[in-house]
Amino acid sequence: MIYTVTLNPSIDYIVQLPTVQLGELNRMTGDIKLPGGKGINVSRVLNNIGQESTALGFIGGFTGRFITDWLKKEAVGTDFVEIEQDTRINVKVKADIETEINAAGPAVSEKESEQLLQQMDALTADDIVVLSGNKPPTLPEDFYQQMVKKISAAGADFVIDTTGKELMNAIGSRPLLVKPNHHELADLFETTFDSVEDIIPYGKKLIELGAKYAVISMAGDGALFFTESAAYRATVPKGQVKNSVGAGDSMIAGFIGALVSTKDPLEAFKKSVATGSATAFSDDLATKEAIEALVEQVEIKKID
Ligand SMILES: Nc1ncnc2c1ncn2[C@@H]1O[C@H](COP(=O)(O)OP(=O)(O)OP(=O)(O)O)[C@@H](O)[C@H]1O
Ligand SMILES: O=P(O)(O)OC[C@@]1(O)O[C@H](CO)[C@@H](O)[C@@H]1O
Repeated sequence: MIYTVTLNPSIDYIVQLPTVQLGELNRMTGDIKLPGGKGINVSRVLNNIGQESTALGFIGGFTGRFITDWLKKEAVGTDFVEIEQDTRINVKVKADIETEINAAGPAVSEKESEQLLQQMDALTADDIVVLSGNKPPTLPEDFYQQMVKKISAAGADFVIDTTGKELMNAIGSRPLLVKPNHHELADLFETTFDSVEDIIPYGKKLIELGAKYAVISMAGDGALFFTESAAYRATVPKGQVKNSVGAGDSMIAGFIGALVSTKDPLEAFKKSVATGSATAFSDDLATKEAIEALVEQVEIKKID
């Protein structure tokens, strides 16, 4: 079974307006409410491509109910730990420039966090766990490490999509996949990149440190893929970006979905890029049809 873990889900409140006048009353021209949080996005895209998964994490209050109702309607499997406080609302402003305002999230009690850790004890070597996103502030600093320890003890595979110290601490435990974007990769190694050539040694470093596969996304500039023996660059399909929220999560879903069904990592990378773009070109997340319409536009070249 594929499990996704979203420690800090959200309602993504996407608001559209031509420009934002700071200090003035602004009126929206449109708005959309979507279930959000990185792991939940991964589960929704997996569902769209016909791959079963169970979404885990902390959910609470009226905002939490919005998410669980939505996922139930889409027949996405869930086994959330119910918490006392309300799930957060993240605001995504789509004006002439895009601005995201993410909330810190609810307090999670020790008892609630223990319940999630116990779920990790039931994993088996056939499972893949996707750990994604920021953690609510009350969880211990090493909460991801605690989960990774249990996942590894069960012999299950894991994917980790977080940043900074949390990513660095997990990478030695041999994740199946890491997918930082090029900014996150630069931050991770406290450096800056001026060209794709600058990125390559750092992609290789992710593999040396323990990742089996690493995808580095570069938004409209393509993506890089690193394995133990090679590096590849993909072009991204051409299209109009409508809403890039969840594009990175969609890449993870596309990769894992294709890897599980084809066992071919390069095919998985190709699907990953098409899935990211299919989300970027939609208001909501990628559908199977949208991915299939784009996949042949993705060209992959071996670069190392
Ligand atoms: N302008 C674009 N044209 C085509 N595809 C795009 C564009 N921007 C993003 N994408 C698709 O989305 C993928 C992920 O983009 P990005 O590098 O911004 O990841 P991310 O920062 O993790 O995304 P996010 O945080 O917005 O979910 C890209 O690899 C590509 O497939
Ligand atoms: O605050 P985090 O957990 O880092 O990111 C949360 C979030 O921005 O990520 C998703 C897109 O990747 C959105 O659905 C959600 O609002």
